[in-house]
Amino acid sequence: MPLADRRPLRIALLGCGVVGTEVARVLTSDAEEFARRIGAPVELVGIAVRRAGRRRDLDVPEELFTTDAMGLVTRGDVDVVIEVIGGIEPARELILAALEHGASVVTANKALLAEDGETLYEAAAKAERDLYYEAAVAGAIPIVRPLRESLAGDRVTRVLGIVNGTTNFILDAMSTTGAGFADALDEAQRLGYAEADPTADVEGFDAAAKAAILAGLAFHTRVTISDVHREGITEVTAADVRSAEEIGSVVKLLAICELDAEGAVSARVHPAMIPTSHPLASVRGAYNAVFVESEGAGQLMFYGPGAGGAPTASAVLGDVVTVAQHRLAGISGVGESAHASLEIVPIGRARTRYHVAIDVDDRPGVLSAVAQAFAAHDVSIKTVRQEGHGGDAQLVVVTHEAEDAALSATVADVRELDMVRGVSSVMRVEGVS
Ligand SMILES: NC(=O)c1ccc[n+]([C@@H]2O[C@H](COP(=O)([O-])OP(=O)(O)OC[C@H]3O[C@@H](n4cnc5c(N)ncnc54)[C@H](O)[C@@H]3O)[C@@H](O)[C@H]2O)c1
Ligand SMILES: N[C@@H](CCO)C(=O)O
Ligand code: NA
Repeated sequence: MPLADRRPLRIALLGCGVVGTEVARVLTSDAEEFARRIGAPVELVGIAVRRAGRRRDLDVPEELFTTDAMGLVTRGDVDVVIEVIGGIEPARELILAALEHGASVVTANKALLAEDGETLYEAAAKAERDLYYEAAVAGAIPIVRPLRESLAGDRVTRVLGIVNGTTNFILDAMSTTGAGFADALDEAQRLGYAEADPTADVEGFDAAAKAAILAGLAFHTRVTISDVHREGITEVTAADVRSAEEIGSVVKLLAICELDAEGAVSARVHPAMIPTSHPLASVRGAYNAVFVESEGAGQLMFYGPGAGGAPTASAVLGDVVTVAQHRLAGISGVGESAHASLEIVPIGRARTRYHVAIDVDDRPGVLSAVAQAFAAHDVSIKTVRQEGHGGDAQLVVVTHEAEDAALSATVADVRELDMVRGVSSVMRVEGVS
């Protein structure tokens, strides 16, 4: 049967912001190419928006826009719903209604997946429909599908990445141009990288949601955002950036998902110093990169644009093609894989290295008092150096690998020492072998 005579696949788009606008633009301008890739014509049947009548930089018929998102997903003849509204509600109830009414779902919504992926997966399985979300982690970079499908026959042991474009853009600007935090954030917002509420980016919630998704996929275990230790970049100071430079490192916001020695899952997001020789150190601007280590494959690295309208739309549309092909074939693709149900450990049990800057009195005995506090908690010191003199004296300690709880206890004791005026910076050091 000629393509044009086949029943069109009907697509509904929820949300027409930074990502939705690009999705609608490409779907409509490249409709013939999509028809060939999918094997049937595609028809955009509606675009749900919050406010009607707004001028949009988009060449689609005005009658496609509706403020009735629920009406659109429940009309009964929609094959694929693309959710790019973001946030928990109404996105969750719209996705659930879409699945119940027979549509497959493509979403970019990491916040929702990390909060309540379980409910979405269960609804998709019950409806025998697809739930695809490549855009939810690291924008355009294919990382969800490699973990869900390509590496399904391997054992992943560690995922380490820069998964938030906004914070990488800000930290990069702070360290290369000396830009201030607020100006760099304004620019990231203007470029369409930031979340609707940029607190989600700078406080690490967005990266933590992505870490939860990555850990769940990597370790076949349900991981939610509440399982992920989270620290953002708002406390990173120009002094931290300079200290990192002094040890040949840069500051990056990292997401780290790993199996510990007992085979339990640890997932954390925090700023960390990494050596400039490490490949993640050269990830600039809003780019993302994800390292995956697995037993069979060894080390894999995924790199590319992690945010922005067109890159994110690329990931969304890749999923649209796949789920549309599944609809035509009458099948559904991969669902949740959480059978391993591994233990998830708190941050106290994570092991890494630390950079600790301590403001001290420039007096004999201070070095040994500080060293004793570290030794008392079994935290071994790799290097220590003194910066400044007199009232400006600072001891900068870099440790060997230690348990997070032991380091916290050490820092608490160091703060109590007579000759210590304060601990001005504690930052983990990653990517050192
Ligand atoms: N911007 C990026 O770089 C990027 C990258 C990856 C993933 N994402 C994710 O994609 C999703 C969308 O992000 P965005 O940057 O396009 O956000 P955005 O704020 O630009 O767009 C969201 C749109 O949804 C609309 N909306 C809100 N409530 C609605 C409702 N009830 N019905 C219809 N429309 C409604 C808003 O008016 C807005 O236009 C989010 O889940 C986000 O986390 C964004
Ligand atoms: N706000 C997110 C968008 C991509 O998920 C970021 O900056 O990475
Ligand atoms: Na992706």
